[in-house]
Amino acid sequence: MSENRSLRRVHVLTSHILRSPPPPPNVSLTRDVCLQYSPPELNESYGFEVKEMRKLLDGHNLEDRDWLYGLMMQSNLFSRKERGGKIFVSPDYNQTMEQQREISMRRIYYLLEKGVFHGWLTESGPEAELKKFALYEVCAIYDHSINSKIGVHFLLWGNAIKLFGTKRHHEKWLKDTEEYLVKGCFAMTELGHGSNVRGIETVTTYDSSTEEFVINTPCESAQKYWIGEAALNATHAIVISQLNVNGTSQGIHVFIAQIRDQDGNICPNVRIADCGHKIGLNGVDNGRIWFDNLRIPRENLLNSVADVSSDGQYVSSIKDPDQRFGAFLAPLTSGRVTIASIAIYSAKVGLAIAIRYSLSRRAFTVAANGPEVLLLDYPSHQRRLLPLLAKTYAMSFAINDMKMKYVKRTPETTKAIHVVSSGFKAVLTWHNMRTLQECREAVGGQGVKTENVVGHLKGEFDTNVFSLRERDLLERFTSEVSQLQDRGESKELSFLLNHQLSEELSKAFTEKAIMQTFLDAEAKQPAGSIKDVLGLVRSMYALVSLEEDPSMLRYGYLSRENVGDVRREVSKLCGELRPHALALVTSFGIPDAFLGPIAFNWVEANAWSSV
Ligand SMILES: CCCCCCCCCCCCC/C=C/C(=O)SCCNC(=O)CCNC(=O)[C@H](O)C(C)(C)COP(=O)(O)OP(=O)(O)OC[C@H]1O[C@@H](n2cnc3c(N)ncnc32)[C@H](O)[C@@H]1OP(=O)(O)O
Ligand SMILES: Cc1cc2nc3c(=O)[nH]c(=O)nc-3n(C[C@H](O)[C@H](O)[C@H](O)COP(=O)(O)OP(=O)(O)OC[C@H]3O[C@@H](n4cnc5c(N)ncnc54)[C@H](O)[C@@H]3O)c2cc1C
Repeated sequence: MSENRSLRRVHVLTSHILRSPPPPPNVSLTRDVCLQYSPPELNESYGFEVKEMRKLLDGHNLEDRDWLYGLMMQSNLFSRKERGGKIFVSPDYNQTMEQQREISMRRIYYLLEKGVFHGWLTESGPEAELKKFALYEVCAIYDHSINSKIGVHFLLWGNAIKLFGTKRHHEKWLKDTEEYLVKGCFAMTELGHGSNVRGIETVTTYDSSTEEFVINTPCESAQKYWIGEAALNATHAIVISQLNVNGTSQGIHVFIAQIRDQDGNICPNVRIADCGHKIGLNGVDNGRIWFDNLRIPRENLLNSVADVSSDGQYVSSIKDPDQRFGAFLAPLTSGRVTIASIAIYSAKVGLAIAIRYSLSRRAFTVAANGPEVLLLDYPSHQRRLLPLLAKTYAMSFAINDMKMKYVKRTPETTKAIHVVSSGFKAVLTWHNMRTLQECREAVGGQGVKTENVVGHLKGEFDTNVFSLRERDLLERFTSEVSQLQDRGESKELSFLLNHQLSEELSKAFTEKAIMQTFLDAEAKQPAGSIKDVLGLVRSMYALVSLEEDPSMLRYGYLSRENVGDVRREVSKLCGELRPHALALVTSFGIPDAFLGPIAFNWVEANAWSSV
């Protein structure tokens, strides 16, 4: 780059940064005066109505959300602490595993007593399910252990009974589950098989002489493993097992087994061990379960998909074993939609903290005796956070659209919802992990401090060109697979050998779906400041998605020249989004108490007076 050109760039950069809002009149930043905290609200203005934008982002049940935020903020059970003149609520992760497990259960009983879970299983329909999603998302903003525990109890144990059970099961189990008179767990995974559900080894055999099912763990690899709530709390388990009737295996089926009595004693013919300390989610008591020919009544087969008559005849409404297997996996879809949604709320917490902090934290001057510069006035800092903010907006619209489709699902749409929600679960959780990592680093040392939330969240969470790209990758994938099959390879091996193309195709498909929902949400907006800002955010999402995808260059969807243009355009968009950063994160609608002290007066929060 010629010297003139580089000088010009330095000049542009400096003049841009020098536009950084000067410190408020009462604070000088020269060497001889201590730095004072200046809230971002003093220097930043809102270019749109944040309450309206929040309605767009949350999508539904705002009042229910605020009600639950309030319940948590008012109780000492949620580790309330005063820092820098504000109240914050966040779990104390310094507690032992045993303490975290105990306080998590007490928090759940508090929410139960306040009526938070009312209707979660005994009410049906889109409104009831959307309210459940909203309250679930608020729980996840506070702590993933709570949301895992209630997820397992309601979305897995409870949903399995709702989906696979029939009237007798609904009447016997749903209300007791909703009131925690029964504590459920979901025993699908085994030591030897997790992703591959078809391969699980627990076998349940029908004994027509006693009209009972006998559940057995034939070998060590068949022990149920990672089962949330099993180590200490669960009284009953959904057991996913191979079914054997008259010597014929009928594949995966779903049973109810009691594993503890009401006094918490483990039932005969059941063995339970603890999975032990984890890198996160230590409020969840994950356990391991062995069944030693445990006998359960015939009625404990959840028989909406298939049944066994008293004399041992197997009957099923779904003839195709593959489709029957797919039907048994349905509860996982609600989990995938939930996990994808809570990933985006987790990213929102990280970004709200990191962007607010970077609108008050200053570092280095760029002009002699000039003021230190706000972190978010550095183009490099904008580049780190604002593309992630745009992606979080895009994915908010996408997951809200998915939730609407899920609560209005029909037999005809379940397959598509399964496929898209699987893509969303992967892409949105990867986005969250990347966002939390970037946010943790963007706040410097403060990101390592547990009370500032953003660092710890990661450990807790760990578990148009768009259309062209998708269409072309699909054509490439099918052609590569066909060529291998023409050479005599099996379909399965041909797929495996093209795993990279299939991963690129899945990502392209999911990103196109996200882009489309963003465009739909934006199109519904009347002309005005919100529509204008959404246009900027959508452009940032589109361009940064293209820029980050190597297949764009690999397959020639973008030329080298285009790639340079895209990079320059993203940088330009960072500058255009910078003035809206505070309003965009305020629109998340997350109460201050659920963020971290560094999002506010981090000087006072660390003053000697607060020690
Ligand atoms: C998703 C996580 C659940 C969490 C839930 C609760 C939310 C709370 C959040 C916090 C909870 C934390 C606690 C964690 C709990 C757990 O981890 S529970 C256990 C979770 N386990 C899994 O997710 C197992 C993942 N594996 C599978 O789902 C299946 O094995 C598979 C990979 C999808 C199946 O693979 P395969 O054997 O190759 O069969 P396929 O050919 O893919 O499928 C056969 C047909 O069935 C259709 N199908 C599959 N799944 C579904 C579904 N969910 N809904 C509808 N249809 C489905 C599939 O499309 C096939 O049909 P065709 O396409 O017509 O051939
Ligand atoms: C905190 C926690 C709570 C849990 N709660 C429950 C619960 O309540 N109930 C329950 O049943 N389970 C629960 N699980 C288990 C969870 O569902 C499994 O861990 C998950 O399904 C993955 O199975 P796995 O661990 O056996 O990994 P594996 O299936 O062995 O996979 C290991 C790795 O290989 C990859 N992989 C697998 N198959 C393929 C393939 N064909 N091609 C390419 N890559 C592949 C996977 O993506 C993964 O990265 C929990 C797990 C954790 C960590």
